[in-house]
Amino acid sequence: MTEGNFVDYVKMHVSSGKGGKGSAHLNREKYNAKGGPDGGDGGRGGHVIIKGNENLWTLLHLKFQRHIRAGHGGDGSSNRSTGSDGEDYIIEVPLGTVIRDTETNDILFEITEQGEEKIVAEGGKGGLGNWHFKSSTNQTPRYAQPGIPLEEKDITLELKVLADVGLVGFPNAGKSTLLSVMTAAKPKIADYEFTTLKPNLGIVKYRDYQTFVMADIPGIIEGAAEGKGLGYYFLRHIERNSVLLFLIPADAPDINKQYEILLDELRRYNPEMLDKDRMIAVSKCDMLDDELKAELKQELDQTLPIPYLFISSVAQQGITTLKDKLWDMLN
Ligand SMILES: Nc1nc2c(ncn2[C@@H]2O[C@H](COP(=O)(O)OP(=O)(O)OP(=O)(O)O)[C@@H](O)[C@H]2O)c(=O)[nH]1
Repeated sequence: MTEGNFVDYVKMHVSSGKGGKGSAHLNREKYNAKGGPDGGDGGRGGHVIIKGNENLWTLLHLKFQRHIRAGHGGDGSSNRSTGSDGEDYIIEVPLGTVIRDTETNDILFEITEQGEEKIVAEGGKGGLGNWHFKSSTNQTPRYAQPGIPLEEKDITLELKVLADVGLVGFPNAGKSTLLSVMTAAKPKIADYEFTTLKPNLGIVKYRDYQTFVMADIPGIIEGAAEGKGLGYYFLRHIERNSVLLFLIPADAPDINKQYEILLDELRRYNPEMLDKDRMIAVSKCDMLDDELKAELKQELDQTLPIPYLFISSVAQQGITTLKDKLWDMLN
């Protein structure tokens, strides 16, 4: 994963290959038993195919691919030889990519599995050569089928799973710092048409082989109008099995109250947000000595309605446990 702009939707024009023409060739060699019509079939036009790749996390690699064209089928020729099939064009996408018809906005399909392939523009069938049309009444048909024309359309690819874990917290809670210690790769997000707010997002590596995406969700708490727009745009994309991680600093005057305020903001913003699993990370706990921590723990055990844990990004405390807990909640 390289750094760069994060893109979660891309528009492009796709066209399949047209089918090759059937041949209307007539063999005129005198003593050839196979004389007569011997025109071969046209080859199939290439498909445009969308394929799931679990190692991709963004649509960035497609950002500048405005026109996709699969290869045309070759024409049939003499001696019943069939034209070659046009080359398929395979577009690889991250899992969770939704493909829409741009014109109608209808969802065509969604790619959810590694290696899954769906044809988005079907290659035209090749036309039949003239020998197929030989009959008792017409020994030398001069007719062969044309290939089926290509199919073209405008499509929009949209990445639905933008984050598995959404970070919620007031400014200064330590969201950026936590992201920076938890994540292995940080694709920068930019180029949003409607706002200058940039959500912070990272890929968390979990026990060598697993990964999940963690992102802060800007604009919910800040309340700026354009921020709300962006927040909505992102939240819309968060899958149902995702988790909300509330980040509240250990030195907050009343952790329980801060949690309630954040929760209320979310509720007013979009009640569906409350359907997600939630956990609290009490951040910056390096600021507490053991005694204070024990006191706070006793209090929180009694008051907080959801699971919580202490973390410190700076002192790297509780980070592995946090990953374990999040992973358990996600799976
Ligand atoms: N002591 C201590 N300070 C921390 C820790 N994590 C973050 N901070 C400090 O808290 C301040 C805010 O941290 P950020 O990570 O920028 O917080 P944020 O939530 O991303 O803030 P916004 O970008 O304003 O939303 C910074 O001065 C950090 O250095 C921590 O684990 N311990």
